[in-house]
Amino acid sequence: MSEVEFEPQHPRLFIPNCLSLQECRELEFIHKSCCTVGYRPNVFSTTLSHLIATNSSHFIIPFVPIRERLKEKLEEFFKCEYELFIEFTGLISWSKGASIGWHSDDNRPYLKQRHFSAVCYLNTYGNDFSGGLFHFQDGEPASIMPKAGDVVMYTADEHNIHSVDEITEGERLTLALWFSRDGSHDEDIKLISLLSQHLLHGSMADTYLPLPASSNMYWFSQDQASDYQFGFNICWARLRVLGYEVYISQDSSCESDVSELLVKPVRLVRGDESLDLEFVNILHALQVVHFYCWKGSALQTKVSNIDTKLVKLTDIQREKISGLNSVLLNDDAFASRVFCGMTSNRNGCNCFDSTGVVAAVAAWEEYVSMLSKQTHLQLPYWKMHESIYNVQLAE
Ligand SMILES: O=C(O)CCC(=O)C(=O)O
Ligand SMILES: [Fe+2]
Repeated sequence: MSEVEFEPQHPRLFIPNCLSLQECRELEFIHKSCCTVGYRPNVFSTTLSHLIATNSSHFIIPFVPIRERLKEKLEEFFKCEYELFIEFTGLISWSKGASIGWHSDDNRPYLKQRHFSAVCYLNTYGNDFSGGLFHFQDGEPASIMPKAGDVVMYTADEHNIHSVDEITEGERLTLALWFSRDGSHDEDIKLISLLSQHLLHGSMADTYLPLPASSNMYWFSQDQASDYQFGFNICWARLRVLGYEVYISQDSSCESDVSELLVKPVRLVRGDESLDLEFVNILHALQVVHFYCWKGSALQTKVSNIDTKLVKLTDIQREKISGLNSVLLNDDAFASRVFCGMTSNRNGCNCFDSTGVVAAVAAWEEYVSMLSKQTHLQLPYWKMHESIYNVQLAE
């Protein structure tokens, strides 16, 4: 589909390939390793304030040029006389069962400040998920088949009533932004203030290790009640669907408080082997594993002199993991239904590529420390201009 011309009755714009596939993959990595429960059943989200709260502020950097590009396109196409403000930025994934009926995006009294919407598709219909087609009630285009990199922008009012079909398989991922003409709803001002508080203490070196939020933010149950009996821990489940488990060596048992378990050091386990390397907590392990999934074979070039062992699990360790599994995952099939990709894409390999994962630990560290450095360098300019923008710094 190509760009759609401006129609006064239905002010909207479709932009094919607005984001590069590399940008889509990077945001997918961030979402899958940082997301929390969303605002509706089977929906998960990663907001910028959640990133800040979990010591992962540096992941805001990849969003910056994309937000700028979208805002520019929007202001130009809709001929905005005054600058717009970004009211909300978030990565949103929908799992099997999620859908939304006809609505406009400003359809609540507390959403009236939303004047424009932008939805960026980060993965592709038929490849990564099925169901999930987008429809406008009137006008053209009548439907959109999500494809990684494509973007749709529209006014958030009754001229653009839309819906999304139920997801029937896989996970549908988008970057959603809302824009406002009203500066008092500027997300940047709030984010800069949070960033300033969070980055004030601590040296650059220890600011990039993730710190989990309170445990109920990672607890998913279908009816959204934080019911520890009928749900699962998102971090635990995300690792599990990729074929990994974690072992917590410090005195941990099924009776321990879940919040406490989340901040304990962990070891990665695959099958009956564990990697002889400690991660600071489950979020750290999850980020590295997803980094490994993102970079894949590109990591192989860096692994010549790595010497980290795989160790056979003892029966006692296996038992302990089973105990934690029964508490944190509960129902394996439920977690798989929510997080597994399309059946056709599933990779059956169960070997532990320890060399690749160890290479990912180092490459992840290099990547996040580079982002962290960028954040520290740019923040003073963001504060000065009360705006998050791509500061062009001399080398
Ligand atoms: O993800 C989409 O295609 C649109 C989502 C939507 O309509 C909304 O979140 O309000
Ligand atoms: Fe919507």
